[in-house]
Formats: sequence, C-alpha cells, structure tokens
Amino acid sequence: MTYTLVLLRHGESEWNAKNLFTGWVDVALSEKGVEEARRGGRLLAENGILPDVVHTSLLRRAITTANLALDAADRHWIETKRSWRLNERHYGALQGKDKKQTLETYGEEQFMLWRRSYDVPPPDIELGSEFSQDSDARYAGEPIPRAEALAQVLDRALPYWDGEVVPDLKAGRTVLVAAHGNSLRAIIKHLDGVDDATIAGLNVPTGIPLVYELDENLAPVTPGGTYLDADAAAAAIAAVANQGR
Ligand SMILES: O=C(O)[C@@H](CO)OP(=O)(O)O
Repeated sequence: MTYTLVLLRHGESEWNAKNLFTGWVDVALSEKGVEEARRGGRLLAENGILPDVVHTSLLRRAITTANLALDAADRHWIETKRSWRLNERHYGALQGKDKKQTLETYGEEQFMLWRRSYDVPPPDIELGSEFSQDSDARYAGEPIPRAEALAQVLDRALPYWDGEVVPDLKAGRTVLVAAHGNSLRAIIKHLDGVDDATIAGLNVPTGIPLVYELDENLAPVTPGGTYLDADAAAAAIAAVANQGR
C-alpha cells in the first residue's frame, strides 16, 4: 500500500515577475502564473493523478493556483482545507524589497544566508509597516511571526502536516498541497530527511506538480519525488536559484 502526495508551488506571481521578496504579502498570479497553474492541472489529469483533497495556505497565489489547477483537472469540487501554517516563509523586513538591489547592498554571502540558510532569519518586519501582516484579520489570534528562517517554517508547518495532511494520506486519499517555494522546501526536508546544509541548494519551480509515492511509514518510495514535467522543472529550478542575478 502506498500513499500519493502532490506538492504544487503556486504559478509565477506578480512579485516573482518583478523579482521582489514576497513572503506573506498577498500578491496575485501573473498571466504567466495563471497559465502555469492551468498547465499543472492538465499534467495531473494526463497522468491520471486525481486529488481527493487539497490543502492550501491563506495566500491568494496558492489558493488561485489550486483552483485553476483543479478546474483544469476536473477536480474543482474536492474538499478544501487551508491554513496559515502552509504560508510562504515570512520574509521579515525584506518583504517588498528588490532581490537584485538587496544582493548588491548586502553582498552574496548575506543575501544567500537570508534566502537559503536553514536557520538565519532576515531582520524582523516593523509592526504596522506597509508590508506587515500584524493587523490582517485572517491571522487574528494566531502566533504569527515577524520574520522566519526555514527552521521556523518547519516548526509551524509540522503540526499542520501531522494533524491534517497525514490523516488524509493515511485514509488513502490522494492529497494535493498547493503552497510556496519555502513552505514546500520545509515539507520536502521533512519527507526526504534532507540535512540542513543540503536544503540550502534545493529550489522548487512554480506550477509543476511534484508527485511523491509514500510507503506505510510515509517515507518516499522515490527520494525527492517525481516532477510531472522533469525537463521544465530542471530549467525552472535553475531560474529560481539564479534570482537576484
Ligand atoms: O520572495 C519569496 O517569498 C520567495 C519565493 O518567491 O523568494 P525566494 O525564492 O527568494 O525565497
């Protein structure tokens, strides 16, 4: 008996296209991102992978991607669950900043520590500032962060993973998780047992379903899973790695 999990990073967002740090800022998909989401859904249908339940973050780029992909796969009607615990990593004071400018101002080493190190968070966002979420109604009463490294993303995603996603998998449901580059990196780290240094070099492309078959202990049958369009994934992964340059 194996379980089927599909991880889907949202399609390109307006701020991905502009090369801005996004985090919890609730930006929309670009036109290209809309197309990527639809294509992701078609890939699922063509491969006969039909989700029974979808889990998303509370951010519209993930929600819209899930809706478009599921519509394209004729699975728009399935059960939906959402949580801030699947949100993108909170990028703190970097939210809204240009990646190229940040690289030029702080240098390669600091830039990459903030972007990809496991446990160095960016500086805290100032409460009440333009790109802060501290008065956003959707997070009322939740212990929301002011900045996160990947370690903190994993800490807040794991309770949701264990409490909501694992029971769906164990019930034999095909589970789609539509989320973000860094929240999916955290889940992949957990699933594949990726060490802290190696996870720094792992990037997730937009809009291409990553399928995991999991054994009875929820260990991946194929480590790293399988992208439904491996060639497109390889090119897109390189592009994410090179952002800011
Ligand atoms: O800006 C962000 O929120 C993320 C994802 O787009 O960027 P990065 O890939 O640099 O972590």
